Amino acid sequence: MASTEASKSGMDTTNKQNSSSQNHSPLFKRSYCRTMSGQSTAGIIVIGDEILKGQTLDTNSNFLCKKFFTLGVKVQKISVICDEVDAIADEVALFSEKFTHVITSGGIGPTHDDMTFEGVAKAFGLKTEFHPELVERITHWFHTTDMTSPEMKMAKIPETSQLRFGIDPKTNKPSLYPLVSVRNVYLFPGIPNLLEKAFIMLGDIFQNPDVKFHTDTIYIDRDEASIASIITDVANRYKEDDVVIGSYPNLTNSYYKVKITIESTNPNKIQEVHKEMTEKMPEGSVVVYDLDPLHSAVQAVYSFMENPNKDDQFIQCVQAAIRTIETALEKYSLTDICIGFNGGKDCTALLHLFYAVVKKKYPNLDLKLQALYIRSRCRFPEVEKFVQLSRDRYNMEMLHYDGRIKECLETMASDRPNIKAVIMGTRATDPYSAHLEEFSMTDPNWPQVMRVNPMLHWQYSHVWQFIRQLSLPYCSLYDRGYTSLGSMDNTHPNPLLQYVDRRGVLTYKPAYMLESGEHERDGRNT
Ligand SMILES: Cc1cc2nc3c(=O)[nH]c(=O)nc-3n(C[C@H](O)[C@H](O)[C@H](O)COP(=O)(O)O)c2cc1C
Ligand SMILES: Nc1ncnc2c1ncn2[C@@H]1O[C@H](COP(=O)(O)OP(=O)(O)OP(=O)(O)O)[C@@H](O)[C@H]1O
Ligand SMILES: [Co+2]
Ligand SMILES: [K+]
Ligand SMILES: [Mg+2]
Repeated sequence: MASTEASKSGMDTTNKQNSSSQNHSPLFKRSYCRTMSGQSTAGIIVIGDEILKGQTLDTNSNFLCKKFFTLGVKVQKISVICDEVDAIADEVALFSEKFTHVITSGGIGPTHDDMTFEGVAKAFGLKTEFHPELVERITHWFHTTDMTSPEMKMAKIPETSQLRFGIDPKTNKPSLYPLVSVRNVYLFPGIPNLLEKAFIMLGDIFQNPDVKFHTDTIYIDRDEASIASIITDVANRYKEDDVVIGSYPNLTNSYYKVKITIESTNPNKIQEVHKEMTEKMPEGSVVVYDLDPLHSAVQAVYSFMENPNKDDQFIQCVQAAIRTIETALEKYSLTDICIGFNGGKDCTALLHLFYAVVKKKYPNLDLKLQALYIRSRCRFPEVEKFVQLSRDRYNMEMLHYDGRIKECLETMASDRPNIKAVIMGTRATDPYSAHLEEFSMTDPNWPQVMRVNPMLHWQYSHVWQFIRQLSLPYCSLYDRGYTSLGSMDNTHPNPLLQYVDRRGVLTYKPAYMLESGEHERDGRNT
């Protein structure tokens, strides 16, 4: 898990406070993160008992780190402290010496436990005093001139403070409330919405014009330990070169085991390191992985349409599916269609196709895709979790029903009479499905709805080829040897994927490695 980004390289930061603080202990001068030349730094102090008690999850520091990264500023430390004047004063004094910019989050409200103004004042040996401009604004907003009122407490700030009014990018008007700063310390509100708004309005003041970080990522399908020496070798070779390399193992991703990041202010160096790193990796270990397949969905899906290869069965199947979905969207309005989505592999591929076709036809659509999910009594928690993640990822409206499929369809027919068609991931090789066509009404003794089957002639292998080629997230059970999912009481991993690993433990290969699609349901009792 070693990474050079945390190495004690001893390089000096360009922090102006640092270089001018001769009369401080060596502690203040040492920099513990590797910084690149010309770089400015930041430290974040999150203030609040509620965070230390675990009652509130701090998201502000993560927001700030992302923003600073794009501004070319290296965040070197995040500290979470309690609502106490001395704790705030000590930390602010320390951070102010060490970093170019210091952000505090929280503790600037009207109640007794808000004491960031006092703490920051104390850090610099300053008093707090009423700032006339703030007093005026607070008088105006809260209709009070009472200098002892809780609201007025928010106008009592460290002497020498600066007020900054940002420009609201939406209205192009100056913000109503200012950001208070003292020296290099900026006092942000703790409420995430307000902090984010204030930062977006004022973030430019932190922009480091000399530095732009460039990043690149390489994904490797090998255990980290087996490639650690390669990473270390390359990192060492470029240590003096303004390049920072990180290595991050991932135990659950279906596509890679280690993510290697390369950062530099020099894009050419990144290319050089990328080339060297990939060349040194074991053959076949570098994976092409798209972290955000939804972003490129339309382009990736419709590139299949441009492929003229008439002999490639897979390409033909994908093209047919796209055409069937397009036809469905001509026959039915989007509000009358839902996708049958139960977290299985077939509907996972289908959902992405459906999303891309809809997005292509209606690029600026606000409407949510509708999905039907009928939950069995004995459902896998992994499936449930995946369905929820998919709902959020694809921004779907889920129509949930619990119970038997036929009865639930009856309920849906009365609840949602508008739904006239369900797009399904059924394939001709599924039980009782050989007779189906792309458009088949449900059987006569079933609630009547049009079944749309875009993937009817796909083979088992095509489903995985599509999912994996596009880096689509899929239910984790498939990586544990399940090849088709029913419910927990009738579904097991596929025996054909079984093997005994090096430690003698019975294990299953992932579903995409099953070669004979006709054995897809060998792990199922029904
Ligand atoms: C929207 C929808 C419509 C269905 N219509 C029919 C039908 O008309 N006739 C039928 O026998 N089964 C129908 N089914 C049931 C499916 O054929 C199948 O049994 C079910 O999806 C379970 O599949 P599995 O055994 O592969 O898990 C329907 C299922 C859904 C979700
Ligand atoms: N409980 C359900 N709720 C909603 N739609 C369903 C449900 N069961 C099946 N479907 C629809 O029927 C299709 C075929 O079901 P099937 O179980 O074969 O595929 P899958 O679940 O997507 O994948 P797998 O074959 O790996 O289980 C699904 O893709 C989905 O569109
Ligand atoms: Co299936
Ligand atoms: K690491
Ligand atoms: Mg299934």
